[in-house]
Amino acid sequence: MATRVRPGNKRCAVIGGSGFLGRHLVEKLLDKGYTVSVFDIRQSYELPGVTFHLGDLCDPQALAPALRDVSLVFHCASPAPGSDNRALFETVNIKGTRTVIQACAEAGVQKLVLTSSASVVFEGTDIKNGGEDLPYAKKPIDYYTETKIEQEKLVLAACDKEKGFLTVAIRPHGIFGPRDPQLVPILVDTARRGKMKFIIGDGTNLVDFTFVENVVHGHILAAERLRADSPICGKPYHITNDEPVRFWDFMSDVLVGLGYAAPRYHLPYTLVYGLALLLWLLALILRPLVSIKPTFTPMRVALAGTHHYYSCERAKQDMGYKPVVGLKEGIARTVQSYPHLRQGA
Ligand SMILES: NC(=O)C1=CN([C@@H]2O[C@H](COP(=O)(O)OP(=O)(O)OC[C@H]3O[C@@H](n4cnc5c(N)ncnc54)[C@H](OP(=O)(O)O)[C@@H]3O)[C@@H](O)[C@H]2O)C=CC1
Ligand SMILES: CC(C)CCC[C@@H](C)[C@H]1CC[C@H]2C3=C(CC[C@]12C)[C@@]1(C)CCC(=O)C[C@@H]1CC3
Repeated sequence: MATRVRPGNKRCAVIGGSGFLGRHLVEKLLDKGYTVSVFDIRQSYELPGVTFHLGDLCDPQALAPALRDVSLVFHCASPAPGSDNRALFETVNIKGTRTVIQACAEAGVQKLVLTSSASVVFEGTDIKNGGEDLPYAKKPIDYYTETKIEQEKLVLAACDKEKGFLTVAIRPHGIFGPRDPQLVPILVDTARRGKMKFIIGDGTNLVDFTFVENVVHGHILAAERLRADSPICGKPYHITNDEPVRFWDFMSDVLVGLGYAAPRYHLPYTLVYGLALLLWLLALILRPLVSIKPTFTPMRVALAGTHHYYSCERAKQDMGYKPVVGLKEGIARTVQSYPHLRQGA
């Protein structure tokens, strides 16, 4: 076990710092005077004040140099949620997170902030203003969610005030913003292929979409409030925009902002879900022969057709959280940041 790094030093590490959320987090940490060590499987940018360490987080030897002299670690690496590679999710999110915890202990790290997901309590049915006391999903909707649950449990259980190792989990939902590689690009791709004409269900279901800077704000607040006498030790926190919105209004605002038509025709939820399930099964059976990548997976249909929004009351109370960018402004800034995805570009 290494000696503890001086508490409060402004050196931190961001595991997954090359990704969408990770890079926004790194930029804000630099603004706030931190020096940052990024650990990621790839390097996607260069910035003064940032040192990159490339490697797989499942490899303790590769991780160790990135955690040297660091008192605070953010862990926001994960395989892309859209993948259906169960073995990869298990290796990276479960086994890899054990490795991260062990490597933190060996490096004398004092605080670990995990990016979890509000989806850890989602089973594909309505959640309205769900609090952190909801049980973990017994039937998670996919391997991503299944392994995010185990990952969160591991990190929260590792919180040990006696040993001076404090942990907290941030549960964002539907992160969007400039450079997001999935939500807007998938939406635009679907629109360009003429498949964004339909609304699944009656279109009134409310969902949380969270602007990336609010997610970053929640992470940094949690890190700075994480002390042995704080109520946040070993707990999960929902971080949202605190403005649930109709799923289909959000999609329409983004699409219309980029010059595409908003979806108009309604399809019954159960019909679309059933078809998505059939297609998923077919893709599974035919996988040895041909690779089929359906746009409307059961997971996406469940996310698009149910209410699922979460209370961030606990984050407000325990860490003084308040969103820093409203939904309307977040959408405007996001739309503006994708000139290459505009209709006709
Ligand atoms: N986006 C969203 O709406 C939400 C995301 N989250 C969570 O937020 C976190 C960040 O998500 P987001 O920024 O969107 O994801 P990204 O895919 O943009 O970022 C994740 C980064 O981790 C890297 N990575 C993956 N596997 C490994 C590995 N084995 N070792 C080292 N690095 C690795 C990725 O590399 P590569 O790209 O090459 O795989 C990528 O650079 C994740 O934990 C995700 O579960 C939670 C709720 C909602
Ligand atoms: C084709 C359309 C019906 C849907 C297009 C948009 C979707 C790609 C996104 C809408 C909600 C998003 C979402 C996530 C990924 C992108 C969406 C499905 C997550 C699964 C990302 C990881 C999480 O932890 C939870 C997110 C929930 C919302």
